[in-house]
Amino acid sequence: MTNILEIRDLHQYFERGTVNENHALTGINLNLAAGDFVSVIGGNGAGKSTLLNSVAGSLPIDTGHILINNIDVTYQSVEKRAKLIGRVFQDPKMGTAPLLTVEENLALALRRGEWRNFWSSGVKRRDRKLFQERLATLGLGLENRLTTDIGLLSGGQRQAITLLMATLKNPALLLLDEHTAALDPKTSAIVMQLTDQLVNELNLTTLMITHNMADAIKYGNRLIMLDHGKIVVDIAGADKKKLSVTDLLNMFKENSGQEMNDDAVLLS
Ligand SMILES: Nc1ncnc2c1ncn2[C@@H]1O[C@H](COP(=O)(O)OP(=O)(O)OP(=O)(O)O)[C@@H](O)[C@H]1O
Repeated sequence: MTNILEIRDLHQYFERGTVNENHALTGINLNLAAGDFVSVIGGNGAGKSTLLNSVAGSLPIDTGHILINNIDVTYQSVEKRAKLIGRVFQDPKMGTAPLLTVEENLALALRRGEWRNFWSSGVKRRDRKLFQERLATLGLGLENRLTTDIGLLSGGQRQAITLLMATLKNPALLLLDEHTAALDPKTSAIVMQLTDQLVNELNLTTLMITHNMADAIKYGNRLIMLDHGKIVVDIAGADKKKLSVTDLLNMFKENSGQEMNDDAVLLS
């Protein structure tokens, strides 16, 4: 089976060569097959964001290789990789332009953020139909709000649209960076459901960082746990479905010799 994402012996350092040197990723090897939906968990500072930033290209690679669809993207810019990647961040304000309407934001996503093409062609009637159809699948009534400025929508509505924008062009890889963490529990649950629906409908290969252990177990077919820049647990299929939050916390303790220092878990 071909891999959609292949990470080979990835090391990342911060402040390398100084007294503050931090070896944040210490040789990550990870292969994702088509349609793999992987939850990424780990304590504070384990290296989860560094991993996603390395894959997205927002952090240059120190050593190792990253391949997407068998293309070596290790030295490609964020912009070049963006053709292959959809990404949603924690902050619903990131990823959408607040002064543009819902349909204008979606039109930008359709043109992959190319403003030049956007200004020259605007929102076409054909595209509007597509946006209405896709928005209707969210079940939030947003298909009737095409001409509302996105800045006027709630955080949850906005995050649902960001998710739609990130997946509009069927990216090879979807990166979700704690994308429900800033939402209240009820809205977070709705956005997680929508995520699952979109990932399954479009068979998207997905890496999702979450601090919510229950979501990490419930969603996706595979779960990896990071600790001190290493993958210490990689569990899939039926074994993953059987997990409980207590199992995860115990696994963390077994692997790291410590209790999980995750603020979100400790505060929940
Ligand atoms: N820009 C940076 N400069 C220096 N050190 C950094 C930088 N970004 C991350 N680090 C360090 O790298 C390590 C991994 O950080 P990272 O943000 O990837 O962890 P994380 O698992 O995403 O944590 P959290 O769950 O707290 O967001 C930590 O020790 C962190 O302090």
